[in-house]
Amino acid sequence: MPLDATLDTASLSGGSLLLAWQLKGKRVLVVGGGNVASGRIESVLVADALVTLIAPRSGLHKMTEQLLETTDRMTYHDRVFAGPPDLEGVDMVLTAIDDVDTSRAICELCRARRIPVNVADIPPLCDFYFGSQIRTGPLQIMISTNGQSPKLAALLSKRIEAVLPENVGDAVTKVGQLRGKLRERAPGVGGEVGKRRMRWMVDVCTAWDLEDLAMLDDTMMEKLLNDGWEYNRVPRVQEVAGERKANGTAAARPPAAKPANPFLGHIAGFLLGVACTAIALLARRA
Ligand SMILES: C[C@@]1(CC(=O)O)C2=NC(=C\c3[nH]c(c(CCC(=O)O)c3CC(=O)O)Cc3[nH]c(c(CC(=O)O)c3CCC(=O)O)/C=C3\N/C(=C\2)[C@@H](CCC(=O)O)[C@]3(C)CC(=O)O)/[C@H]1CCC(=O)O
Ligand SMILES: NC(=O)c1ccc[n+]([C@@H]2O[C@H](COP(=O)([O-])OP(=O)(O)OC[C@H]3O[C@@H](n4cnc5c(N)ncnc54)[C@H](O)[C@@H]3O)[C@@H](O)[C@H]2O)c1
Repeated sequence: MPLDATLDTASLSGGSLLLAWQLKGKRVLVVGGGNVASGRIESVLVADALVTLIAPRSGLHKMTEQLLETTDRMTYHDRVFAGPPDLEGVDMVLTAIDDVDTSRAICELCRARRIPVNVADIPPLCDFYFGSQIRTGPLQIMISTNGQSPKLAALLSKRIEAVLPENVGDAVTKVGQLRGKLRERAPGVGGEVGKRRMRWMVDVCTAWDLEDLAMLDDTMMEKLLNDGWEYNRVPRVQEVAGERKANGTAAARPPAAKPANPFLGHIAGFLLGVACTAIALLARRA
């Protein structure tokens, strides 16, 4: 923030911290096996967590039954929550059960052990809330109304999803790969090289359209790095894509013709008319 900017202190409260929590290899305990639990399980599996599920087999959601058969990252106990031993070695707890007293008891046990806990649909018993999610490739968007209206969050996420550029997920994937290749070519953390890397990546992302970034392949990335990074410049898409004909990309598209301005058209017609008349008169005199 610039030093002379006015600080809006009123906006510095009343929200929640939005993060992308890294759960890879962490142990998440899910208590309950219904509809809500099945959504929670999906969400944490996407984040590469190791899931322990405690819920009686009767009433287990169909999707959860399928996941138990297909993923080796789930451990299942066909019973109800049994108390403190169930919390040993656990990094996060998610409960989704139809029993408020047990939910409250589990929350207290977690808080005493400083284990972050979400009790589905009981905000005061949540250290963090879930939100409505949009995922396409590595792009993840969460819509949260901070507890005010989960249904509106779900409806808004549909609207946002509908207007996202079609290949935005591919673009993010490809830029991730390009950054990986750049780091191999110019390794090191921080310092001058770090600054130059960041500046160049910012320039590439700003100069290229999402559609063009999405069509980057290994050969194009090499060319972009050879002709761009090595000379501290950002080549144009056409320079990198060459003769390649990609679908609807800037490389394949002829530059879009500007829509004709009817007013300019009339002026041009008038001038052409004047020129023709002048030529005709001059020719007659001659
Ligand atoms: C977004 C989503 C994510 C997910 O759960 O994965 C989510 N709830 C979803 C759906 C949903 N939940 C409810 C309805 C019925 C309509 C309605 O009540 O509005 C619907 C809609 C439906 O069913 O269609 C009932 C409800 N929810 C909460 C309460 C308790 C309360 O408000 O006090 C009550 C009972 C109120 C009562 O008894 O009257 C509380 C929470 N629900 C949250 C998340 C957290 C805040 C999210 C935010 O701030 O935006 C928070 C605070 C805690 C948490 O659970 O993490 C998911 C949509 C996913 C999607 O479709 O994309
Ligand atoms: N499903 C929704 O969209 C929705 C909407 C609003 C509120 N909720 C609330 O979210 C919670 C869960 O919803 P749901 O639809 O998944 O419920 P559900 O009734 O389908 O499932 C509850 C699950 O919890 C298990 N369970 C109950 N006590 C248990 C215990 N002590 N230990 C382990 N497992 C236990 C049951 O066997 C069952 O699998 C409920 O409190 C519900 O009121 C859900």
